[in-house]
Amino acid sequence: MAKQFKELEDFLGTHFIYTYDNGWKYEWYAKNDHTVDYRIHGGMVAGRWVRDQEANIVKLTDGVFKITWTEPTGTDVALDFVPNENKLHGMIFFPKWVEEHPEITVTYQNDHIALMEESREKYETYPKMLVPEFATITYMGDAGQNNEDVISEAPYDGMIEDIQAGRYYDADYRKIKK
Ligand SMILES: C=Cc1ccc(O)cc1
Repeated sequence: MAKQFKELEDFLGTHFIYTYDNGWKYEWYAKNDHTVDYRIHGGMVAGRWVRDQEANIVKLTDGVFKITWTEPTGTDVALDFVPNENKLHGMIFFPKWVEEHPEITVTYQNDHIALMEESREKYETYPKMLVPEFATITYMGDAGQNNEDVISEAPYDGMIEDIQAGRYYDADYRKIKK
């Protein structure tokens, strides 16, 4: 039987892959009670990946978790996970500049924080581009908290398939070296 989520402790340390109804594909990891990592495989900013993003993470009710954060780009995100039903709702609030220059954000953001902060001042913020979408969770992995191997390299074509087929992490959820 699939894992049942109830408390925040059940949720923290979980690694998810999901597809939004608009086709955008994301990979996201609840690293600990105030930190998230993610990788974007499809959509407007496919190729972007981020580690150690500070976030607010709460349990709303049994098995329902809300995560919110604001990024160095000025993008705000609110995710509501219902993992027992393999679904979530995401709301992304992109500043106008990310919609106009997505390529600036398609990188390993941690190495380019100053560029993100400069860009959010240099370009327009408004009107924001709002993306409210449900998503279907296609993969859940019990990675444990603070596992630096979960999101540790750029997304590549076939990565989702490697993860889902069990070719990417070993039994201890460490990345299998290629
Ligand atoms: C902009 C980041 C972001 C990360 C995960 C997600 O599901 C939506 C947006």
